[in-house]
Amino acid sequence: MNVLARPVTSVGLPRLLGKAVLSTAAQGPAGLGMAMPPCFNVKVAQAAPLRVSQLLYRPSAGGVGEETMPPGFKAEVAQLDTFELPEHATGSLSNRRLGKALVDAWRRDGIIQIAMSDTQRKLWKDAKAASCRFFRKPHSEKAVCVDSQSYAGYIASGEEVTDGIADYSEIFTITKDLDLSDSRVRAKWPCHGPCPWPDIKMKEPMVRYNEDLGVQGEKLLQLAELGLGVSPGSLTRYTRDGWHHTRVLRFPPRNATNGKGKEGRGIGSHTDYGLLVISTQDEVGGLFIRRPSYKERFANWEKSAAGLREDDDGWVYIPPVAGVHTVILGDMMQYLTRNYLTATPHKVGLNTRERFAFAYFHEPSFQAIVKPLEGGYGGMVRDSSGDDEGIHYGTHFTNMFMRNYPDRITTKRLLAEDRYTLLAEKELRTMDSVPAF
Ligand SMILES: O=C(O)CCC(=O)C(=O)O
Ligand SMILES: [Fe+2]
Repeated sequence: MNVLARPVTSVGLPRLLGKAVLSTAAQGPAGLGMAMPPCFNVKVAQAAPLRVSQLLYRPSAGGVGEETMPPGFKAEVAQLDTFELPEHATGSLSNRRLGKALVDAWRRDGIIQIAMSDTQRKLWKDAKAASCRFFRKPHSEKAVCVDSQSYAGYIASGEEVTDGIADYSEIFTITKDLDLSDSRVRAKWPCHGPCPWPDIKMKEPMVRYNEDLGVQGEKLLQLAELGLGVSPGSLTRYTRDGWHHTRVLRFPPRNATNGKGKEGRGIGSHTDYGLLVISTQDEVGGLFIRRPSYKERFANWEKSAAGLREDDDGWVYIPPVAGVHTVILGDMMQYLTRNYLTATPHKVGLNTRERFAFAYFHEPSFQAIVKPLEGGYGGMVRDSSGDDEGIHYGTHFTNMFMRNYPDRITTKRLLAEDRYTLLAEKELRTMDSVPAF
């Protein structure tokens, strides 16, 4: 069988051996000469060039990219669809098809890849260089990058806790960078405060990188609205002044952690909190996800999904592909769609080399009360009954960060100053005061 004889599109990708045929075959990077139908925005994963025959006849155990899987893990190796986002999301037929293809891919695989433009590759390169420079600094210089009001800043290897167990990733978290004069900071709103940047060399590339992902995040939400068949604005109404944040991550090589004699781990199994997680990883490898499954229903906002199926079978390894961001879904997307789309459980293993990655979280406003969508395809949503009290995103975020960083100065101050009770105040639960832009 020759795959080249077969038109490959992003919608209804031919699936062989139970997997989507990568768009590699569609674009034909090696000049395979296959024209893609104009309305299908599928692009090829740039790195790890795959021979078509490898895709067709890949044995069920193992796959392309397996060589980068951290030692000690056994998992299926994903071969994912890569999508190219349009300049602007409109309601055009091609955008609607793309939106549907994204939703289908999330429902099937739990994760998608989106191609980076040349500009985005440069943004990632600069931001990654800044992150490497920062993590190379002596511990004493990094450790002072902490703020007692926000959760932004440095998290040392071993400081983060997932399901009661230390993670050995080293992190710089970027939350909304608010001046001390900001009224929300002065009013002591939980998690609101400045970002303790080490220097301008770190700040500038990170801000540029995040601004770009803010644009991509909005576009993805608009396409998801089209793909879900809900009215425009159903998702983006929540992201006005969204509580977007980023985790800049360094994973030490295994056996080089302070795991007190044990090997230590990267990040334990978890789901993230908001709408979308747009990630970028270097060439080392370490990310695993679980596919959506009815049998594994969970609701992280009700009962912690941390540690979920950590040691079970059924994990899927996401090998690094140069020139792509991956996008998984968070808790709020699951709640909004009443499980039609589900938050993607994931974990990170430590590899033989250090690994750098970024996770950008595209979130509702801190003040938003998220409610299930009305309308939509696929029996996703029952008629509006008005009985859903909704989830206050700011409370969910605060709960998650307090749980992950029980000993951090920010958690201690939050509790000592009784800031948590403010989350019940009307002002923190309305978008009326949220600026238009
Ligand atoms: O390292 C990665 O690829 C993912 C990191 C992650 O899951 C997180 O920061 O929440
Ligand atoms: Fe995560």
